[in-house]
Amino acid sequence: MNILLLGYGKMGKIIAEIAESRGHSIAGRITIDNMAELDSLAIKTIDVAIEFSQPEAAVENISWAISRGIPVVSGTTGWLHEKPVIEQLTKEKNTAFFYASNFSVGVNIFFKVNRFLASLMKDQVDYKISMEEIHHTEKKDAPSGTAITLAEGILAEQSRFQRWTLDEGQAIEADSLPISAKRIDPAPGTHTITYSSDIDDIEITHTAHSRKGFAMGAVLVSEWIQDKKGVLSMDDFLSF
Ligand SMILES: NC(=O)C1=CN([C@@H]2O[C@H](COP(=O)(O)OP(=O)(O)OC[C@H]3O[C@@H](n4cnc5c(N)ncnc54)[C@H](OP(=O)(O)O)[C@@H]3O)[C@@H](O)[C@H]2O)C=CC1
Ligand SMILES: O=C(O)C1=N[C@H](C(=O)O)C[C@H](O)C1
Repeated sequence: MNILLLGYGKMGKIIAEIAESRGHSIAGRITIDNMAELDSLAIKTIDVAIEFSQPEAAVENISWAISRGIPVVSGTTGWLHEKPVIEQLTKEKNTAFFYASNFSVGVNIFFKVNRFLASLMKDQVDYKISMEEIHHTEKKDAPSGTAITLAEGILAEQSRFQRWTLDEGQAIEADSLPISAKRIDPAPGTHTITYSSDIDDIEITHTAHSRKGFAMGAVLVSEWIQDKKGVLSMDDFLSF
């Protein structure tokens, strides 16, 4: 595959390494400083754009590629309120758009474990539920996209919650799931859900040891998406 990297920071660099080690070529490495290079690319030679940039840049980057018929694999977090626009554009252009808040296989298994635990704990009202995510200090958004996906899994199973709230030390209403976000270097990403009662605690944690799982997932998905059209997710890729 010939891969266009939209965003070439911490993730883009590891993705390039893994992609090249699997025999793929890199059509372009786009950062905020060299966006003009997009104008000189041979669009027809690009098989996929992998987009890991920044919340405020994601929609423009993804729209640029989708409107040229280039399939996009995106992992940028913090922009999802605008996802319907991209989904509509994907249909209009008859191409493919794949989004995941987390591309690691381990986290996607953890998503399932989280939802199963939330369903088991449905009637256990003596347990207080909370979430904590820890990431490196360069992370721009809070809570993490992964934490939001985990929260959505809990909200789907626990009728006591109407929404989640970022815990910044304020009082949080009983119908809101509190999420605390800590920024500590060099944490690539740790997520913990705690059910706590006077009698005992139940805690599940996923700890990423590096960014390799995220980057490998994005490359594998890019290979898989080559013969696909439409809006796709990790559930489609992993056949969960
Ligand atoms: N879904 C997943 O599995 C994962 C998702 N992420 C998410 O991916 C995103 C990127 O993470 P990370 O690589 O760590 O971040 P970095 O800050 O290291 O890199 C971001 C890159 O995007 C570039 N950029 C900024 N604005 C634009 C723009 N307008 N167009 C093109 N490129 C731009 C930056 O350019 P410059 O260098 O010039 O500033 C930089 O190269 C984040 O949203 C993060 O939350 C991260 C890990 C896993
Ligand atoms: O910014 C990061 O680093 C990460 N972002 C994603 C998120 O917001 O969930 C995935 C991973 O946790 C690393």
